[in-house]
Amino acid sequence: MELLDEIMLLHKGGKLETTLKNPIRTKEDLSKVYTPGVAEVCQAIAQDQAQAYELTTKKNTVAVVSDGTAVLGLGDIGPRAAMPVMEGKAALFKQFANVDAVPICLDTKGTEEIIAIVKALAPTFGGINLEDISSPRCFEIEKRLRNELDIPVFHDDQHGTAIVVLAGLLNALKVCGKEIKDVKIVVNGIGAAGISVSKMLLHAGAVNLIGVDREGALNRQVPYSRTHWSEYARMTNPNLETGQLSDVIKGADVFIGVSAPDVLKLEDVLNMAKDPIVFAMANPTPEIDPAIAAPHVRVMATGRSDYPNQINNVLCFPGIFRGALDCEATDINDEMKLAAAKAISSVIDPADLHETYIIPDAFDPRVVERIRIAVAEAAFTSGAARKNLLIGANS
Ligand SMILES: NC(=O)C1=CN([C@@H]2O[C@H](COP(=O)(O)OP(=O)(O)OC[C@H]3O[C@@H](n4cnc5c(N)ncnc54)[C@H](O)[C@@H]3O)[C@@H](O)[C@H]2O)C=CC1
Ligand SMILES: CC(=O)C(=O)O
Ligand SMILES: [Mg+2]
Repeated sequence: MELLDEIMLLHKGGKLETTLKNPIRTKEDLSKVYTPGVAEVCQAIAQDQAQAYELTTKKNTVAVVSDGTAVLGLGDIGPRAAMPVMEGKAALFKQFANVDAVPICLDTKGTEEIIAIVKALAPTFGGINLEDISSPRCFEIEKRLRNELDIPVFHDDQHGTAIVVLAGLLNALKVCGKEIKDVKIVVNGIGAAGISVSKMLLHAGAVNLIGVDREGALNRQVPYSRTHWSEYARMTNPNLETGQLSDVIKGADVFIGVSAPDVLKLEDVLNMAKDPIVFAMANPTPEIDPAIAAPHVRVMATGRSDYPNQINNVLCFPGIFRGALDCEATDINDEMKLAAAKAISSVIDPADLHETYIIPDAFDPRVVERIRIAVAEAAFTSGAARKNLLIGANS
């Protein structure tokens, strides 16, 4: 009860406020920051739109946009109830990467309406972080906004999660002496996070990867009404395995859960291959209680802050936007995502790799800095940067 009281108190009045870079103390100050002085600045931007990056908060500000439909693992709890998570994301942007972020919760689930609203908001921001928008609408919303806007649009639950999973898995496999091309991977929960995680692991060399959702293993021989599942089934499950999680988990080297609480049983873990790796990432309650699973697995990770090996997109989104904003990127593309994953795993010296240290801590200052540099470089070489961060020149 005491902890609950403390948490409620921390949220009283929200977690954010606006502060000023320069104090406004006198009439003279007022005439500079506001009318008439500000008019000169407006005119400069009206004549050269690129000046918005120099003369407004655009350069350092990201919108965190949600419709409240897939909030953590809590489901469709609506825009008001989603706000504490979005304020939290904004707080983490500031804390870890000095990015200013504005939480925006929309009272609509309409794909077209969300696209139109975000497009209308875009001039204010240097980037858009989409958060906790349920699948499959999140795919269309992100795709359209990426195509139609000239600033980065990044669905954190898809790509932030995938980047951190890849970083953690590469290190966990090293600990176990296994290679990604040889292992059997089961991904449970084929929604926003599960699809993006799977695509990234396939891209990194995974072959025997099987996706499982409520109805069991996804298999290309089954016709799905959800087109994103048909596409997914074509890319995965090369041996056409069938059945529920408890069937396909047999002999698996890796379990990745981005689904729901307590769906992985101890018996399932005991049926996995030697030296199993379990990433139980559903929030706030993982797919299996780490206290139950940890004694029986080689590497145990969750999405939570209160256990070792936190596989959570907080390791990615502050740094990837820091890099993208610093080079005034037009997009966050695949090259930048892969660079971010490699940057995160590189923070851990191979000599320090250990079962309970496969992923750096969110508070490790090297994380954001390494991602920033790697992402800005990848943006420049792939043509997504307006500025070359390393020499400060226009591209
Ligand atoms: N640790 C991390 O960094 C992250 C964790 N997550 C967690 O992953 C979960 C899913 O998030 P999203 O992909 O954004 O949601 P989503 O709503 O897009 O997808 C969830 C998927 O899980 C499936 N599912 C639900 N119950 C299931 C069960 N018992 N067995 C198999 N599949 C089941 C749903 O049918 C759906 O396809 C949430 O718990 C979320 O907190 C998501 C993003 C990041
Ligand atoms: C961590 C996160 O973004 C989620 O659970 O939705
Ligand atoms: Mg999320």
